[in-house]
Amino acid sequence: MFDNLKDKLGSFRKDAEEAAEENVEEVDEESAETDEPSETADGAGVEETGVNTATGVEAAGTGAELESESAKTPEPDEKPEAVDATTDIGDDDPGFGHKAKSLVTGKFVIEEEELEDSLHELEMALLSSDVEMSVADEILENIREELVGETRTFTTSTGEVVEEALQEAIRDVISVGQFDFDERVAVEDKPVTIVFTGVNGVGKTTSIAKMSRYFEQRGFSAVMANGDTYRAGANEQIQEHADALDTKCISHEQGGDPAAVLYDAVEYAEANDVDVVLGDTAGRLHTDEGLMDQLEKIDRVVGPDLTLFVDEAVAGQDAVNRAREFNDAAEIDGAILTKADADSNGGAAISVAHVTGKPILFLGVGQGYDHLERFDPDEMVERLLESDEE
Ligand SMILES: Nc1nc2c(ncn2[C@@H]2O[C@H](COP(=O)(O)OP(=O)(O)OP(=O)(O)O)[C@@H](O)[C@H]2O)c(=O)[nH]1
Repeated sequence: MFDNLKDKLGSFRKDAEEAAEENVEEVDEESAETDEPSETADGAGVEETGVNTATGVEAAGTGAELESESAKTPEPDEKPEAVDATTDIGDDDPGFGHKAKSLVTGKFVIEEEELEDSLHELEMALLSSDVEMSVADEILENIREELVGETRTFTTSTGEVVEEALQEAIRDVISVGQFDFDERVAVEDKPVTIVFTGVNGVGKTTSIAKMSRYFEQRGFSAVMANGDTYRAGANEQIQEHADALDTKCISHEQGGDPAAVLYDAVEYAEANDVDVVLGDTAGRLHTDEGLMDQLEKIDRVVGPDLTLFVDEAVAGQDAVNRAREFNDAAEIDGAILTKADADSNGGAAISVAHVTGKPILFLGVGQGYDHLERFDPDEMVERLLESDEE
């Protein structure tokens, strides 16, 4: 899953680490501690960074802030290790000598221009992985903020600094809007009505079946409702899943009113103490006004507790655009990205939450009923950055 993206992030990490390593600019700890304006090399570097990274308006302020932060950073408990490390390093090795000095001084600064090539490569890589342009920009901006001009204790290696920056930058864009889905369902009045929207063939019906299994495993009963009265064969398709899962399914004749089907399902749930109503809808495009009207009617008639947008991760940028359009047309509460198991790019997984402001809640990771994963931003970040551990 997401192998291309993993490789690209791995390359950036390596490039950025190398660039940072080669260009590490030592900060004289003594002068940092005095916090004097005469702290030329360090101060100038930081101030310059402030101009490049911030909007420019508060450049001087940012520089001053970083300066005083750098004066505060010395960690007494990290020094013995740093000083020890210098004792067995030969004086005649320039590389080691450089590091040794840094170890003694304990800090380094990474300048923006040293990272520009790597950042440019990363931007190209993200875009070619179908990451939305605005999301790629945000990731780069986050990395700059995290990395450039930072003064760190050298006991945190450049590798770790780069890795942390990358983690933070990605976590920031993919964790938008996250909420505790299980908790939300647990506290809502029953039945909880969940409506699934999205275009044809992306795995909506399969996701509803998976959700039924998901709820059953958490002690909630569910009823399915086929609001896709438009497509021939839709009743049979969802009924097959219902039979396989031993779940009740409510459906009407093809061509019937989808809102009426969902209304009946809610009534059934109320009469039978069923906890969750899972409502399928016809695959529609945002441009299809008739079908969008149906969604509005469903909204009016049953007032769903949650509307989940379903699309396939493999659709990449198309899925991102559709998520935005659906959210604009009929506000969604979250998304399910199916077929993540077949997606090597990961662009949709990275972009959907940031673009819609609504979280990705689940990933479909196969065709089986158990192939549904709760989307966890921390796990996702780990997964994306793990391949380059060697
Ligand atoms: N590999 C993989 N296949 C999936 C996943 N989710 C769904 N599929 C497959 O995608 C195909 C389409 O799924 P459906 O559930 O029929 O799609 P749909 O959106 O309901 O389609 P319509 O009913 O036409 O709107 C099926 O063959 C599913 O088995 C997934 O997470 N991974």
